[in-house]
Amino acid sequence: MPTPIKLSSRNDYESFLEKFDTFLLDCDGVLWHGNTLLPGVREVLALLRQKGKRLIFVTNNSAKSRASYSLKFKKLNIEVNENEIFCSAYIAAYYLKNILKFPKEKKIYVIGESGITEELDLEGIRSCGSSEDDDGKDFDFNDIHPDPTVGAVLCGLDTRINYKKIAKAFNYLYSNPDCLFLLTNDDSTIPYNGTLYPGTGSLVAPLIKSLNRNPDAVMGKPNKPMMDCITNEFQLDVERTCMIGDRLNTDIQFGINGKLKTLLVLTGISKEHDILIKNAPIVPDYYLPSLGDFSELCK
Ligand SMILES: O=C(O)[C@H](O)[C@H](O)COP(=O)(O)O
Ligand SMILES: [Mg+2]
Repeated sequence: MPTPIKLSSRNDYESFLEKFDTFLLDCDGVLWHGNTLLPGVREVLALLRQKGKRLIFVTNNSAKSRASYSLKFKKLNIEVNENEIFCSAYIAAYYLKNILKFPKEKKIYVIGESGITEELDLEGIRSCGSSEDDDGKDFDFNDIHPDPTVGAVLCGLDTRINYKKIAKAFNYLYSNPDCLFLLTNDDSTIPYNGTLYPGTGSLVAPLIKSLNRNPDAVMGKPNKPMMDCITNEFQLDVERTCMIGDRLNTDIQFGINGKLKTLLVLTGISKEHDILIKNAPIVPDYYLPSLGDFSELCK
């Protein structure tokens, strides 16, 4: 496994940027933690635009739709076109519509937030669950009345997860083996405020355990649906495209799977020792402390 190259000087930054025309940029842990932009990120994105680089934003976070993400960028004073954003909720709707050809008469039971239901609505795919099951009432097993038209369960980040949602999803999947079990992503943790919290992959662990069944498909990085959706909309020259991420087993693996070059930043999940230890399983081509470090070129 080659040794990752640490970028640490102005010359390093300049020669690195000259190698690529397109950057796939992860969001949580690279651009921001929640709604807080990481230092220097706004300047670096503006610099990349000035240099004529193509930017594609690739997030496993399914809480927001493409439209909501472009609004988030706008509120952070960063101009991003909706068609530059590939969030896992959009990938899920794209995959159900175009790859699975999910039947019109069927419905999706959703554990997740508005990002998923908005993107499904845009593709004309009917859904139930999500905030309908947020209620704080005491759970009653007699409250479970399965909708016979549900043909798939789709799970994403849900900060209002509860027993009722897990019980309903379990019931759909347990009572009908043909019911599809789909995840927007399976990140174990999410970086926030300089620490970590449980991610989508950890929220669905009770379902996987109780069903003794793994998901039929996972949409987000490092998996194929995310890359298929991007390459369906953008022609990528893999030699001149770099994936920039904070998580080795999603972002960097995604770049490796796509035969892209990869840059790890240390402002999110993965740390320097994760790539410098002997026989590290996943190693980026390059790494640096933070995306904001490139703002050295703005001075
Ligand atoms: O659990 C999650 O949903 C993920 O940790 C999180 O949202 C990852 O987002 P990304 O780093 O792909 O932008
Ligand atoms: Mg990330």
